[in-house]
Amino acid sequence: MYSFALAVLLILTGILFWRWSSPQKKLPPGPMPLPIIGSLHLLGNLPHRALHKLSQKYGPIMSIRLGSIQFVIVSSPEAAKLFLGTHDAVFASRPNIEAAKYLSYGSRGMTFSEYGPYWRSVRKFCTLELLSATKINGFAGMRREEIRMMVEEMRVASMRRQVVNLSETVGALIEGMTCKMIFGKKNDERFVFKRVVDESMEATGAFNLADYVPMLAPFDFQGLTKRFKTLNKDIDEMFETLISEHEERSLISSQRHDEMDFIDILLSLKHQYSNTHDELSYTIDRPSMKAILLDMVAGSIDTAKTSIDWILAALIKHPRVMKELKKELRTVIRDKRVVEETDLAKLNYLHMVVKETFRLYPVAPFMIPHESMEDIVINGYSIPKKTRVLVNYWAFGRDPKVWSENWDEFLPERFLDKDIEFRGPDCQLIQFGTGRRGCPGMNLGLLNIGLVISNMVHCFDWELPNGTSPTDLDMKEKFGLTIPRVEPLLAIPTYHT
Ligand code: HEM
Repeated sequence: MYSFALAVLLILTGILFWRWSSPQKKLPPGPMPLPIIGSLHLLGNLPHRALHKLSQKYGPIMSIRLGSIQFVIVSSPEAAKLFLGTHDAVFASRPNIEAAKYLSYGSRGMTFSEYGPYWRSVRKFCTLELLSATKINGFAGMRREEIRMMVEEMRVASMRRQVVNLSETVGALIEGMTCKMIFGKKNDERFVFKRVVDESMEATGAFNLADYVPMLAPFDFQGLTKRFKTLNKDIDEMFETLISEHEERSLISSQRHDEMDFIDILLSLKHQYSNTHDELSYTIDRPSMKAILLDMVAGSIDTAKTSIDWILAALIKHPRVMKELKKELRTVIRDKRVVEETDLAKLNYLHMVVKETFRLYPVAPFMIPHESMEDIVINGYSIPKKTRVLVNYWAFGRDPKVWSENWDEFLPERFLDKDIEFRGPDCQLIQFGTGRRGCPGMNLGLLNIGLVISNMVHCFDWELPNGTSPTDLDMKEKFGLTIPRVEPLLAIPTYHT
């Protein structure tokens, strides 16, 4: 008995001595945390702004403890280059967050799964089979038809001098195009698709205490776990019905590859991969399939509709830029009624408008959190394994060292003759992330955005209701997974005859 107690005492003394004598690890600078809550009290309602302000005091690589979790906040392109470029392999994992546990079938989608063979095979599968250029081009006819119907709806509104809720119209258009691509149909009145998707995005973006103080998770003080479980049930029922219908249909008739929606592809490849690729066989079981479908829905809708809303608002607020874009469209499109996908590559000014909007009004303020997989020293700072990394992309566009003193002006011409691309090596414009976890849907996202904006601008003039001056258009944002404008965008269209 005595010898056991002595052994325990010796071990404890050894641990204490080792901890005391080991050199202090130097974390990046940051605010002093309070007990239990860490620095949560500093975040406020708009954490991207609060963290930007703190980074101006502590630097672009800042350490902050939120609850009991150690974070590093990356706030400049130069710092991002280190984390998402040079040391990307170390930071390519994701933390295990509560929302993913419940909504993403235990992190079985691509977005929230930890770095490793499973994530690699899901990612490879999605980029090759769902999001390849050939597959995306296969839906061009569907997109043309959806755009044509939207233009017709706006033309009728124009004849009636009707005020259009552009945020809603664009939201419905993007939802429609996404549902057709993924499920093969839209407006299925059996499902409350919009409610379920909106609520899932909102619940995932909500501040969840359990993610910061994990020991509080079982108490579910905010009722979020209960909400996640209900939402998961609704989503699961909806996906089950859709998948079963696709399975039944595939038994009756075989489909041409170019007519397949994402569920068809997942089903057809499920068998193919199970038979031929051992590594992939486990990736496309039923729960993984549903998690991948949810990734595609969540990745496509909110991002595109929020981007388009900001771009249209920025154009209406800056009539000079709107005029320049119209001029380009007239020159390139001439007397064609509708802008086609094949025209987009010729619209240089449009590309600069999109870039400038993403710089000043990012759709997503942060990348999805990354997590380090091992201890690492960066710029002399020790960053322990399992540190969460938040890249505050919102701060990048506000760095005068990168964009000069006029960073707060909306000026698409700043990209003229500059080699600044999305995912460029200097990380100035990483609205889609970069490196291993960069967005696999970037080309599809940019295509949808370009198509909607070019047609909205080419076919109509837009005027704010009640004589509101463009300069008075409110550009305040609200915080979530994406940061949409607070107010919906209302405007009156005038059709170009
Ligand atoms: C305007 C449109 C879009 C924007 C701004 C956007 C932005 C982003 C960002 C910032 C990330 C995180 C990068 C990181 O953590 O380093 C991301 C990841 C992701 N996006 Fe997108 N995205 C868009 C469109 C899409 C589309 C259309 C899809 C799919 C159909 C998609 C699917 C995904 C997925 C699955 C991931 C997770 C990748 C991984 O963890 O490996 N996104 N996106």
